[in-house]
Amino acid sequence: MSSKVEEVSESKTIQINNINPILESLGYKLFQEIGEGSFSKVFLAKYISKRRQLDLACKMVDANAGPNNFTTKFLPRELKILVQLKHPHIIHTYSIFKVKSKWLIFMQYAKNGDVFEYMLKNGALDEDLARYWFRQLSLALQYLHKLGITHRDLKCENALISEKYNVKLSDFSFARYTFDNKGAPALSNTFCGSFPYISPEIIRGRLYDPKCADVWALGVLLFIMLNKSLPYSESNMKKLYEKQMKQDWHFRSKRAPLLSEEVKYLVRRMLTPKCSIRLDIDSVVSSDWVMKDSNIKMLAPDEQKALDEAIILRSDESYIQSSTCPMTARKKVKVDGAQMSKVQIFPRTWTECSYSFCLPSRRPLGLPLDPTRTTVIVELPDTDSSHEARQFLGMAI
Ligand SMILES: Nc1ncnc2c1ncn2[C@@H]1O[C@H](COP(=O)(O)OP(=O)(O)OP(=O)(O)O)[C@@H](O)[C@H]1O
Repeated sequence: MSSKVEEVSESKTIQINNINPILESLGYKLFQEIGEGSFSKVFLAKYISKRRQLDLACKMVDANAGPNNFTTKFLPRELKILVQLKHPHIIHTYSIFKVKSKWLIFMQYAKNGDVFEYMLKNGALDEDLARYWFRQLSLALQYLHKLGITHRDLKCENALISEKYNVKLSDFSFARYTFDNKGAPALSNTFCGSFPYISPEIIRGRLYDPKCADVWALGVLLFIMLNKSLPYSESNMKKLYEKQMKQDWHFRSKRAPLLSEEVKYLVRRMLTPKCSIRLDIDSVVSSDWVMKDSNIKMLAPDEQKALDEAIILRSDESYIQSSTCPMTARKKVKVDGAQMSKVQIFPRTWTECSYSFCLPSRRPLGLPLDPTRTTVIVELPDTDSSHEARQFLGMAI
């Protein structure tokens, strides 16, 4: 993945040349494509203001491109969850815009690819690096579970590597809440995830606890980091299930003598077929192997803050309500007497939502959209004229 900023080539400009003028009036600009998902394209992007310049990644999702349940279920959930997340080991979402049918998700740019690519170049990880990255992913997952959110697609490709070689969890396209509209636990029945990481309870096809399935996937991820191979290479679902149930897997013979007993034990306990005796994420985080490095025994202040915030938020009634309110809800807000109904904004709770727009107005254009602030979702006017966009935002903010 190249980190050099290039103007987009002729062929790539087709879909972004209509959007760039609108974005530029807000300080954002799209550059070359750096990745592609099932229904998305990811571009290198920049945010430029008088105060700062940031390299970003922009995931462009066409709401009309996917199947019906993608547009009505998975995408709205992903957007709602993205704006709620704030954790040092999760790719941060700065701003989300909607232009016509396209959603533009501006997020932190991971300069050094993902863990899968890293292993292709560098081989299996030594235990110290594996522990360092695994701990970061585990803390990210612990934070999600405390918020009542499950990721459901943990894999090496979704563990992105930042400029400073820290790992950040990304891709929340399968994520969902683990509670219902009364805050009570809710199980899953969707068959989702990536094949090698799928747990036996998902294969079984009944209701399953998605948090428990996340721990399984994280166990597979740890196995892969240590071995550069899969615990199960079966492509037949029935055989895979049988092997999973018998715990029929082995560390690679070349790697096994190099690995500590603590890490072998941890992998075994995460790949335990029975959910009720599989470790939960709290036990993973405090496992002997993770705790072995005295430098990272304690949570750093930003890790602790995120965890504390998640616990407080999960107990907040308005958080539960905002997570279940429909995505199409529009909040009408008045700024200096001007009614704005075109703005959709989904920060952590509705309370914050009204707060951020009830700040004294006549703030410089773009301030509520500044990526250093709470993520906002703004639906831009259906136009490709930057003048009209500016006029709209000038009126709105
Ligand atoms: N924040 C980011 N920084 C750098 N590269 C990224 C970032 N987010 C995504 N990418 C790149 O873009 C690719 C596509 O990402 P995206 O999350 O859209 O889909 P995916 O996970 O590959 O697929 P799917 O849509 O099937 O889940 C990734 O594989 C990655 O290489």
